[in-house]
Amino acid sequence: MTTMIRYLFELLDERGRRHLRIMLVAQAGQGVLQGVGFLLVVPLVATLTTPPVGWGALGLWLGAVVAAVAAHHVLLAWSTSLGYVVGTDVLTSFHERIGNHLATLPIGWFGGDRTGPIGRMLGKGTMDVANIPAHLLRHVVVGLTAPATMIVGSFLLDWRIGLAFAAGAALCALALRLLMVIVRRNDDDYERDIGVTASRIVEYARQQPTLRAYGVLDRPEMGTLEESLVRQEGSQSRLTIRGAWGMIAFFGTLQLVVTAVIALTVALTLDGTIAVAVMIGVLIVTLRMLDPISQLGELAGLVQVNADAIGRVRKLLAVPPLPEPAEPNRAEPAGAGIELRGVRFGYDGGPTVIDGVDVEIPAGSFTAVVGPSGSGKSTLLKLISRFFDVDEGSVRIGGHDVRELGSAGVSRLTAQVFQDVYLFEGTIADNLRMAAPDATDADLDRVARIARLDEVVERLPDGWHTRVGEAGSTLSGGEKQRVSIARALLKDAPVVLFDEATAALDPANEAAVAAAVHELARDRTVIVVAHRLSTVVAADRILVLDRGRITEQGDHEGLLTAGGTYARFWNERVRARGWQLR
Ligand SMILES: Nc1ncnc2c1ncn2[C@@H]1O[C@H](COP(=O)(O)OP(=O)(O)OP(=O)(O)O)[C@@H](O)[C@H]1O
Repeated sequence: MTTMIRYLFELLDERGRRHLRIMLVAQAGQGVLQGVGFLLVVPLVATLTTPPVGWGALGLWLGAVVAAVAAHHVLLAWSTSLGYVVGTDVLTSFHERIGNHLATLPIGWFGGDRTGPIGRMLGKGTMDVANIPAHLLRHVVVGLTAPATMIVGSFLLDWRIGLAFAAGAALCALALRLLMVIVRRNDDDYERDIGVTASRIVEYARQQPTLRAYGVLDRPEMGTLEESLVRQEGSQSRLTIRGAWGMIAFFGTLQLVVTAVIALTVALTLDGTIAVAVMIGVLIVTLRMLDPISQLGELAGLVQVNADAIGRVRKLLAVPPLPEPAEPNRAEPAGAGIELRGVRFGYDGGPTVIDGVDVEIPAGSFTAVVGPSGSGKSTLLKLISRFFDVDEGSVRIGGHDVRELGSAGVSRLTAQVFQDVYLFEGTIADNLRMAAPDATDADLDRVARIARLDEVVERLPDGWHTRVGEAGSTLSGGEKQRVSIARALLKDAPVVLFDEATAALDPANEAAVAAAVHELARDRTVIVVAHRLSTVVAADRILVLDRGRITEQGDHEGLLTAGGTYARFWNERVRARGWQLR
């Protein structure tokens, strides 16, 4: 409980922290007043049941009870409205902090099954956290402070009853702790499974064509969605059943404690140790104390689930960002030459994918990278783009290490056209203007002509204003690539990194790509992961990559004459193309 409050303080901004502090004080005051109000019932009952009734004293106690109840309600109203304010602070602050943090993480972190859990954290997760100050904290703070006040007060009535209350409270606290541990353990599993299911649902929707093509829609053993749904169902029922056992243990303990306190009070009254009036008061206090404690027990599971949500947000915020230089603008790149020195890299500390690459790519040159599938060609481009930091060695652009340039500096210097073209929901024009927000319509038309996007735009009924759908779903692969090329042209960066699509394009798209590469190569440093023979031949220099190492480099003629891997690769491709044409 205290950990949850500490996390809230940690994650809120100064304004939110101030609101939270005031709210906690108001709630604690509310709990104390509730406890005092119940305790005041004891002298009130004693005055009423001890003849002759002292009307002055009765009025005094009655006035004190009414004052305590009224003050309690004022604090209740105040702390409830503050709860909503802090809840809103949490939502704003968390969305901003999570969004800002996500923008600093290495691109590689977003792979795997992360999309589902992130989506859930930003949606339900932050709502759960906002729910803590808005609805739950009040019950928790009052559920602790009201009984605590009554326990302290009961020592004033009789020390034996005070001790019985204190021992009972300790037992109830243990049972509550047990309940929360059970919920936390099972909630972790449930959240993990529900996050994976969310990712699988997105995948299921996106991969409909593949699933249908292979006829596996009705074969649950092939669908990982089915598997994750079953796993989620299992963890959900474990959470519910084990949580229910925890509740039974808690409420059982509470009933036992109450019975023991009542039995003790009656016994003490029967042997004349305490007055009947005190006994009546204690019984009233005991029964009243049940209310806040029961509420605490009922909400404990929910409190734990929401506290787990804060834990997950904290864990996300603790993922180390890609280090950025303190003064990113100090590194002034001299030209657009690229240099890789002793570069080694493996994804997530896994097997080495780039294994000691040393290469210098002069500014304004056109370099083609070729090599077998999985040899690390795309990874090389991603390291130059600083999507990941190298494990060893350095990548330099214009004489500066990309880590000195910082992500923003590298982004200014480079434009990428990668295989997995991502277009945002919006119009074609919006997608291009991402690269240059101030581009005029004439600029758009110019790059569209070069990338042969103009033919696509003319064909579409809404032209530039055609919406491309989520992830560009309404455009064909070739069309998306043309948008991506036009976007790179519009950015007008001195370095262009181009990963040609492995999939065969139709002749129109093939010609568009060739023309665009030719245009991009003018006055720029261009590195192309080349799959087309025409691109390879056009390059000033070819790098042959094999298992993460550059095994050969030179121009087309030189490499053919050398008769190594490249010559073999070339002959095979030419033979394959000849065969295809025939
Ligand atoms: N995000 C990733 N996480 C883990 N491993 C990865 C990741 N991306 C690529 N790899 C692995 O790194 C190796 C090199 O992949 P890369 O995509 O760079 O090869 P490539 O030469 O471009 O292949 P292709 O020509 O088939 O596109 C492969 O073994 C691949 O499985």
